[in-house]
Amino acid sequence: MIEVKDLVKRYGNHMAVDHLSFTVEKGQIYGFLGPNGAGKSTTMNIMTGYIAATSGQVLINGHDILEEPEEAKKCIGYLPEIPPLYTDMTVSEYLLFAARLKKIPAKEQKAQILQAAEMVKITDVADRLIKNLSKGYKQRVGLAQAVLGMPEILILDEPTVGLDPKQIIEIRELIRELAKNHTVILSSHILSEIQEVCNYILIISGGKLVASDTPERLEQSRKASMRLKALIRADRDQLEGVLKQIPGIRSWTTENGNEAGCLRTDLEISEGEDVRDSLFYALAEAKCPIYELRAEGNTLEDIFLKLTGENAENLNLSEEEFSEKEVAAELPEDSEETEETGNGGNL
Ligand SMILES: Nc1ncnc2c1ncn2[C@@H]1O[C@H](COP(=O)(O)OP(=O)(O)OP(=O)(O)O)[C@@H](O)[C@H]1O
Repeated sequence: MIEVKDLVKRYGNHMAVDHLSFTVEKGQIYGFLGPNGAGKSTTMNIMTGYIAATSGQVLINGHDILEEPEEAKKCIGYLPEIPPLYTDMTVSEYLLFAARLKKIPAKEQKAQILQAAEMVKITDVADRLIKNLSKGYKQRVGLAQAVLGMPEILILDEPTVGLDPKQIIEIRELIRELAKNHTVILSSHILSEIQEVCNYILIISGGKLVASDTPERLEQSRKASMRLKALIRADRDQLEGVLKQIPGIRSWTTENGNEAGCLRTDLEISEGEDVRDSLFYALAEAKCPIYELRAEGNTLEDIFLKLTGENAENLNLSEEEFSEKEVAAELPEDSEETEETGNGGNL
C-alpha cells in the first residue's frame, strides 16, 4: 500500500531522515513513535508530498508521490501537526473549500462533506466560525478535511497533541472508528498513546527506523532477556559461589538487603534462558534461603527508552497514565465540548 524506500532528508548538514525504509499494509493502525526531533513530521511531510526528499522514494499504491502526485495524493488524507484551517471560515465553508481543492466533483461535494462531518461528529457546529471552536473541535475539523473524499490511507501527525484528557479520548475513539474503513498512520512521541491505539509500531530515532513490529511481539522479543531480582539470606562469598555455577546467569550485582544477613541481588539472564529452577535448587543445597524472587521482563517502555537512547524524564512517558474510565468518571457531563454544540448545523 505504502512503500518507503531508503528515504533521506538533509537540512544543510543535519540528517533529519536517515535511510528510512518501511512498508505499510492495508487495514492496520500504524504508530510512528519517536522522541521530539526524531524525524516523524519530516517523514510524514515527504510521504504526503508536502516536501521533497533529498533521496529515496515513496510509493502510494504504486504511484510515486513526486512523479504521479495527483494519483498518489488521491489515496491519502493528511492531518498535519498544526491543522491547516482557515479560521475565519465556518466549518461548512472550509469543508467546501477543501472538497474543491481535492477536486471532488461538484455534484458529489455536498454528500461527501456531510459524510465526513458525520464521521467526525461535527454536523452540529457546521455554521460556527472555526476560530470560535475549542481545540478538540478544531482537530475534528482537521480530521474531517483529511477523511473528505474517503481516501484509503489517513496520515495523522500527533493528532492528540495539546488536547485535554477528554478530547484525547474522543479523538482516539474517532481514530479507532476511522480505522474500520481506512489504513491509519499516526505519529506520537507518547508511548501510551501508540500502545492504546495502534496495532503496529514503527520506532524512529535520529531519523532511523530502530524497530518495527506489533506491540506484543516487541515486548515478547525483549522478554527473552529476563532479569531476576532476589532477596537471599547468604553472605556474599557463599552467594557468588552459587551464582557462578549456574549457566545462563550473565552478570549480577549485590547489595545489602534491609533484613539482617540478607543480600539483594539483581541478575541479568542470558537471552532465552530461565534459570529460576536451577537457582532455587542450587541455593537450597548451599543452605541460602530465598526470601524473595521476582522475574522482570522488559516493558515496551524499556524497549522504547533503550532503542531511542532517551530517559524517561525527557519523554513525558507518563503524560497520559490514566485509564479512560478514570478520566470519564472525573469529568463533568457538560464539558467545554458539549457547550460548543447546539447552534444547529446546516451541512
Ligand atoms: N525546515 C527545517 N529546517 C531545518 N531543520 C529542520 C526543519 N524541519 C525539521 N528540522 C529538523 O529535523 C529534525 C527532525 O524534525 P521533525 O520535525 O521531523 O521531528 P519530529 O520527530 O516530528 O519531532 P516533533 O515531535 O518535535 O515534531 C529535527 O532535528 C528538526 O529540528
